[in-house]
Amino acid sequence: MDSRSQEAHVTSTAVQTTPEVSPEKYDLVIIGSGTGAKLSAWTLGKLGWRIAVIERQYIGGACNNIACLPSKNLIYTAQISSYAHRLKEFGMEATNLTVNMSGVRERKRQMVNGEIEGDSNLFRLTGGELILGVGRMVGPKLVEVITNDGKKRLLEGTQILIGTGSRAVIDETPGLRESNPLTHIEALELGIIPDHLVILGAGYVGLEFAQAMRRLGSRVTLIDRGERILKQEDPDVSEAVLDLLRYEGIELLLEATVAYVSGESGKQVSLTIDQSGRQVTLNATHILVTTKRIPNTDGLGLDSAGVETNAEGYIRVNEHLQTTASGVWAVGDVAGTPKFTHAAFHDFQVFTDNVSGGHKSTEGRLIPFCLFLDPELARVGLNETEAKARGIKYRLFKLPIGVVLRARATMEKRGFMKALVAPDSGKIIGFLSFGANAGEVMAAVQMAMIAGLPYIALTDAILTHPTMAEGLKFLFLSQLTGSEIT
Ligand SMILES: Cc1cc2nc3c(=O)[nH]c(=O)nc-3n(C[C@H](O)[C@H](O)[C@H](O)COP(=O)(O)OP(=O)(O)OC[C@H]3O[C@@H](n4cnc5c(N)ncnc54)[C@H](O)[C@@H]3O)c2cc1C
Ligand SMILES: NC(=O)c1ccc[n+]([C@@H]2O[C@H](COP(=O)([O-])OP(=O)(O)OC[C@H]3O[C@@H](n4cnc5c(N)ncnc54)[C@H](O)[C@@H]3O)[C@@H](O)[C@H]2O)c1
Repeated sequence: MDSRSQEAHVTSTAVQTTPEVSPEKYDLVIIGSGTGAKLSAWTLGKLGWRIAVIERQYIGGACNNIACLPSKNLIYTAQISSYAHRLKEFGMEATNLTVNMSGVRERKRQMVNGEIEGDSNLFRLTGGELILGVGRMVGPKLVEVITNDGKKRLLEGTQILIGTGSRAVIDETPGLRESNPLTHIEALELGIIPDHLVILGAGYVGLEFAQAMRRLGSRVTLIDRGERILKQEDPDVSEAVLDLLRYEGIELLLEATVAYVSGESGKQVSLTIDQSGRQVTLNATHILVTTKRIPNTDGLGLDSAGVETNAEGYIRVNEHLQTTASGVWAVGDVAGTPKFTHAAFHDFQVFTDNVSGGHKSTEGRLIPFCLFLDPELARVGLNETEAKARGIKYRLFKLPIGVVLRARATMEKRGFMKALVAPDSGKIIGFLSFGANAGEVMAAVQMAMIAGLPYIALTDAILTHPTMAEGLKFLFLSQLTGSEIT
C-alpha cells in the first residue's frame, strides 16, 4: 500500500459489522464526489431524489482538485513562460524574466477554490447532502461513514453509486518510497522550481508535466521502460512527440527502469537505472512518479455488498454500469472506464438513464482524448496500428500542419493531421491531430463521425479562414490535389 500519496487510500476502520442503529434512508447514496458521481447527484437531486454524497477529501473529485484542471492551469502558465522566452522571435524584448512558483501555485489554488465553491453550491442548490468523510459498504445497500469530524453514520440507499476514482502509486523499487517522491498531487503544489526533476513514466501525466516544468525552468529527465513513448500511438506520432521533447530540451531515457534510489526528493537524489543492459546513475533534486494508477476499491467493503472486482481491483460492471450486486452501480476510473473526465461524464449519463429505467449503454462509444502538450495531440477513433491489427482496410489522409494557413500565419507549424477513411463508404473511422488547437479541431471530425458523414462532407463544407479547423478541408483534399497543396 502506498503510504506516500496524499490521495490517501480508504482507511479500513475497526468496525466490521452493521451497528444496531437504524440506518438513515436515501433514494441514492453515492461514495465519492468525482465527475460521474457529482453530475448524477445534481441531476437526480434536481428531480427530487433524496441523495447523500460522501466525499473524503476532494469536493468535486480529482479532476478539479488535483488532476485535469490544475494541471491545465500549470500547463497554461508554462505556455506563457515559453512565449516569454521567445519574445525576441516576436520582435519584443524584456529583461529579467523570472518565474515565481509560489505565484504560479497561488493562481492555480484560486482556480481550484473557485471550482470547489461552485461544486459545493451545486450540491446545496440541487438538494444533495454532501457528507465529508470516508464511506465504505457494510452490507447490501448499506454504507457506513466515518465523518471527517469523527462521527459514525449508517446510510441505506435504495440505489448505491460508487465513484471513488483511482490514485497514483509508488512502486516498491528499493529506496523509492523512502526518497519521498512527488506524485502529481505534490507536483501541483510545488512552491519552487526543481533544479533537476526526474519523472518516472512518460505517459500522459509524465509528458504533460515534463513539458510544463521544463518551460518553467527545470532540467527535466523522463524515464520510461517502453522502447518508445506513447506506444499505443502510430510510430510516426511517437517520433513526432519525441522530436518535440528534444526541441524543448527534455532528456529522455527509454527502455529504462530504476533499480534503486537513494537520497531525498526535494533535496538530493541519486537513481541507479538499468537501461538496455547497462547501468546509469542519475543525480537530481526531485522525483515525480507517474508510472501507475490503481482503483480506490481497497477498504471499500465491497465483499460485504456482493460487489465483485477484477484482477486489477476495478469494479466489474456491465454495459449499463451495474455491478454484480443488485442496485449498486459504479462510474468513472473505479469502474475501469478509460481514465478521462469526459468518459466519466458519459458514465453519469449511462447511469442516470438506466437507474431511471432506460437502456443507455457504454458499448461501442467513441472516447476521444487530448494530450495537453503544446502543441496538443488529439485522437478519436482508430489509428493505423489498431486498424491493421483488426484487419480493417482504410484510406489514409495525412497533412503536415505547416500546410494549414492558420499555422502558416502564426508560424507554429509543428505536427500533422491524419485521417483514416473506410474505402467503401468514405466514412471517417479515425482522426489524429498533433498541432495547435488539436483538441478543438478533433471535435469537428468527431461530430462528422457521429453523424456518419462521408469525409467529402468536410471538403464540401465552407470552413472559416484562417482557422486550424480549415485544415480539415486541406487534409481531405490532400489526396486529390496533394502535390499542389504541399
Ligand atoms: C495529473 C492528471 C491529469 C489529468 N488530466 C486529464 C485531462 O486533462 N482530461 C481528462 O479527461 N482526464 C484527465 N485525467 C484523468 C481524470 O482526472 C480522471 O479520469 C477523472 O478524474 C476520474 O473521475 P472519477 O469520476 O472516476 O472520480 P475522481 O475524480 O477520481 O473522484 C473520486 C473521488 O472519490 C473520493 N473517494 C475515494 N474513496 C472514497 C471513500 N471511500 N469515501 C469517500 N470518498 C472517497 C476521492 O477523494 C475523490 O474525490 C487526469 C488525471 C491526472 C492524474
Ligand atoms: N490529457 C489527458 O486527458 C490526461 C492527462 C493525464 C492523465 N490522463 C489519464 O490518466 C491516465 C493515467 O496516466 P499516467 O500518466 O499516470 O499513466 P500512463 O499509463 O499513461 O503512463 C504510465 C507510463 O509509465 C511507464 N512505466 C510504467 N512502469 C514503469 C517503470 N517501472 N519504469 C519506467 N516506466 C514505467 C509506462 O510505460 C507508461 O508510459 C491516463 O491513461 C489517462 O487516461 C489523461
